[in-house]
Amino acid sequence: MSRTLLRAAFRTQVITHHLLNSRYQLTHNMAVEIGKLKFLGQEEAQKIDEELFTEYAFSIDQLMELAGYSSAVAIAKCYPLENMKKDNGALLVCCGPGNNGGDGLVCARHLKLFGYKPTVFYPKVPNKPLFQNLRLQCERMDMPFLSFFPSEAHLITDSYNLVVDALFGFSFKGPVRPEFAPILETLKKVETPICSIDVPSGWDVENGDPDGLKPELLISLTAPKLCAKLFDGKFHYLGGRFVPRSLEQKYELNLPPYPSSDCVVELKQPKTAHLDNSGDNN
Ligand SMILES: NC(=O)C1=CN([C@@H]2O[C@H](COP(=O)(O)OP(=O)(O)OC[C@H]3O[C@@H](n4cnc5c(N)ncnc54)[C@H](OP(=O)(O)O)[C@@H]3O)[C@@H](O)[C@H]2O)[C@@H](O)CC1
Ligand SMILES: [K+]
Repeated sequence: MSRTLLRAAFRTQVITHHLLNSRYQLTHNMAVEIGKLKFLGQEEAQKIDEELFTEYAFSIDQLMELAGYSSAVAIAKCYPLENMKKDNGALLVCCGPGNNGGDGLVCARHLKLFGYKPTVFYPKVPNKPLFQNLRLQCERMDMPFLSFFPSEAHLITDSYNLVVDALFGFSFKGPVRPEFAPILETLKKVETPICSIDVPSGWDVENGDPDGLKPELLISLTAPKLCAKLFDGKFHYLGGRFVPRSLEQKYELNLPPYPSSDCVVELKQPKTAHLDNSGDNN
């Protein structure tokens, strides 16, 4: 090919790439009404998760790191270290046996780097390198691990400024099994604020649980799950800023724009008194 033809081909490529990128920026700079944000059913959340790993070739470690990091950032925004009275920022991070628990371990690691003092409760460690490594990272960063969960809620209330709930996420199917039931029962009585990652643990992912945990902060990842319509705590954040535009469009997620380079955005969705399972928030 002659030099002129090569130059022309290169310019065409550059122009096409600029067009692709500007379409991307336009979408993200447009103000999307929070009221249009899609709330996901359990199956849809699992399908999107699966597609991120297959079609979009992400690894679980990558997305978990971003999910856990966003959770830590949202917590730090809502509960600044300097306002914490107990033991200079003592927190309890409760981690479950699935990926939600992995998010919790990543979140604990970042909170430690932000200057908080997380203690981890991780009663059921899966036999997979991902989780073993995440646990080891926390241990090597001098994070204490609770060997048992106290049944007296006041012990937790007195010792920690916050509890991070990373027990169950969008794959939870109730009722909670006996090994985790006493933990959730105790957490319901704890008076320090609870921050739930993705789903308040023990809630039905679509229908919630009126008698369940009452978190003060919910950090929805990728997009809120249907049960988040029933969340009436103080703060609701969206995190997991890793969704490619084509996936967002395919599932009509209508994600709100994230501010500048932030990894989380606060959601101020209108409160709805009832649940319709259509995914519309109107
Ligand atoms: N795309 C995204 O947004 C990303 C999402 N990410 C995160 O992944 C989370 C989803 O993770 P997940 O699919 O691993 O399941 P999760 O909800 O942690 O729990 C499953 C575990 O709980 C157990 N279990 C279930 N029911 C139970 C019961 N009744 N009583 C007791 N146990 C029960 C179940 O046990 P099993 O039934 O398998 O024996 C299994 O061990 C999602 O919410 C988000 O936080 C990020 O990491 C990456 C990007
Ligand atoms: K959770």
